[in-house]
Amino acid sequence: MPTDGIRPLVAGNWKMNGLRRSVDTIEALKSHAQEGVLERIDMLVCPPATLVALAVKTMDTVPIHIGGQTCHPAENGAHTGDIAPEMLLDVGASYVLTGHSERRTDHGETDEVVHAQTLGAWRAGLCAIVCVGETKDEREAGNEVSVVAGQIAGSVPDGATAENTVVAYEPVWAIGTGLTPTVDDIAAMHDAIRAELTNRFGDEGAKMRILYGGSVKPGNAADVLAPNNVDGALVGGASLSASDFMGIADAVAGMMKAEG
Ligand SMILES: O=C[C@H](O)COP(=O)(O)O
Repeated sequence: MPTDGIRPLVAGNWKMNGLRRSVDTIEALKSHAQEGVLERIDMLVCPPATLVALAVKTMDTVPIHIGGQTCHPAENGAHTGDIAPEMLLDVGASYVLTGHSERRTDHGETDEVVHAQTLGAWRAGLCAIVCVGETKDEREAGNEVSVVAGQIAGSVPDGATAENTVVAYEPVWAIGTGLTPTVDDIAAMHDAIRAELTNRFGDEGAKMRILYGGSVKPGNAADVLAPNNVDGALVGGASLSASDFMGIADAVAGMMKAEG
């Protein structure tokens, strides 16, 4: 349930999926979104880097945001294969994910790297969605809250505001598995993250959006997003289908409607 006064965000991360024809999905999102959902929530699609410019062009008449999935900390330079935050901004992106667990695992991105990427995103004028989350072993050992608190301390730089930063809690073991934490576990983690953010960033931390990610589907969205301090979702697999992604967005918008 989105925190009072916070505008929810439903974000889709396409990961390494999508060819130019995937613009059909964006066209479908566009037409559904025009029916009113954007009056209550923000929406974001993070396609692969090859499609960011095309996605921005396709969304040009509808304010669904487009973002990148990662960025290099630097503005330019000899970093073959990398993408600077300024390059994402240049083609019309407004957000970028930093510290997704797949980047942490596949590319060895540490909290220190994620911290630098997040500063780079801010320098370019992008909002960073900083991803954190524990592994199965860490949860089974009962260390999930301290692991996530440590990731936030190491990955989110001083100067974070509700405008330039979103935190996404994604338990690694829930990503792409169909498994989700219990509603009580989600509530406990999001409360703990809110406390960390408020303690460190004051009012800005109290207003910062905290997303849940990990096997969110239209059928479970209302349940997993129900706890306090869940201000939206970061959706992987289900964001590849326009109807599934809109089902999740509709569920979040419906919560706002129900709240009045
Ligand atoms: O960035 C998105 C997350 O990794 C969640 O992925 P999923 O919805 O496929 O579990």
